[in-house]
Amino acid sequence: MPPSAPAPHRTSTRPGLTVALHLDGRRAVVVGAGHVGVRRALQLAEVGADVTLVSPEVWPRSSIDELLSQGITWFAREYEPADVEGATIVVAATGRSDVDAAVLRDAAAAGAMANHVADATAGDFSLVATTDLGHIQVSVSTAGRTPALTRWIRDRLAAELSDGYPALVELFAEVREELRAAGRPTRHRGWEDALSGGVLDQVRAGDVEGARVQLRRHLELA
Ligand SMILES: C[C@@]1(CC(=O)O)c2cc3[nH]c(cc4nc(cc5[nH]c(cc(n2)[C@H]1CCC(=O)O)[C@@](C)(CC(=O)O)[C@@H]5CCC(=O)O)C(CC(=O)O)=C4CCC(=O)O)c(CCC(=O)O)c3CC(=O)O
Ligand SMILES: NC(=O)C1=CN([C@@H]2O[C@H](COP(=O)(O)OP(=O)(O)OC[C@H]3O[C@@H](n4cnc5c(N)ncnc54)[C@H](O)[C@@H]3O)[C@@H](O)[C@H]2O)C=CC1
Repeated sequence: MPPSAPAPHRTSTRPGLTVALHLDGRRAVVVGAGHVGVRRALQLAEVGADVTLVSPEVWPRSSIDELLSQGITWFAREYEPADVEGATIVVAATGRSDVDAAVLRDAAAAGAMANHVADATAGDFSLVATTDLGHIQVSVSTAGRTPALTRWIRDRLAAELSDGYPALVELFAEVREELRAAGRPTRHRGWEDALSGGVLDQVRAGDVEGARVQLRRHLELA
């Protein structure tokens, strides 16, 4: 292959391992600031990463204020290989295959994990659709095959789970602490028995105390 046509970084069609990355204070570099690059920069800033955006233009222009207010640094110029130095996470979002391939190659050389927003089979990770319902985080992926369906499935699951499950997480977590404080193992069939026995319906009906009584009984705490 001639040097002017950089080789693709890698090709993987495996679904990949879904994780929750803790990026507080980590350097993240997003290259390209169209609506996808802007979204990635904001997603990374939201989880506490130290985000630098490299792009001659930002689109839409109206997002500049939000980017700056989130502490994101914008370099209004074209990408240079040194931009990825010291990065933990790199995002290639220029829509220009030659530039995106160079960004991925440089990220690999710098030991950073890279995301290619236009190709789920390139780079080290892809984004999943997520929703945060209190302490329940739901992540959906179709491994890049149909983002529109990914988003729709996420919205349906979120609507279903928003009814009762956040309160159930709080209740179960509290009772789990009670088991621990009593020096008891937390592995117990009572969790499933309580769920089959209707604790979700009780919480949905507003009877959290009734659900607590039932759960504690199934776990032999009462
Ligand atoms: C590989 C990946 C990128 C990555 O890994 O970074 C990727 C790639 C591409 N997306 C495209 C299009 C669309 N993407 C969305 C939306 C989202 N896309 C997201 C993830 C991913 N998209 C990764 C795989 C995820 C998976 O497994 O499905 C979500 C879930 C998360 C996020 O990006 O934040 C976010 C929902 C955000 C939310 O609601 O929370 C919509 C719908 C909409 O915007 O309403 C459309 C139009 C409808 C359609 O195409 O289905 C195109 C074609 C572009 C073109 O042709 O111009 C490509 C490239 C290609 O396929 O070639
Ligand atoms: N992941 C997803 O959800 C989606 C991904 N896509 C894909 O994402 C890519 C980007 O889409 P958009 O944001 O709509 O593109 P866009 O064309 O609006 O934005 C690209 C940005 O990259 C910048 N850029 C161009 N050359 C550059 C260089 N050498 N150095 C630094 N920055 C440079 C441009 O100034 C522009 O701001 C496309 O390949 C598209 O197929 C599109 C829609 C959704």
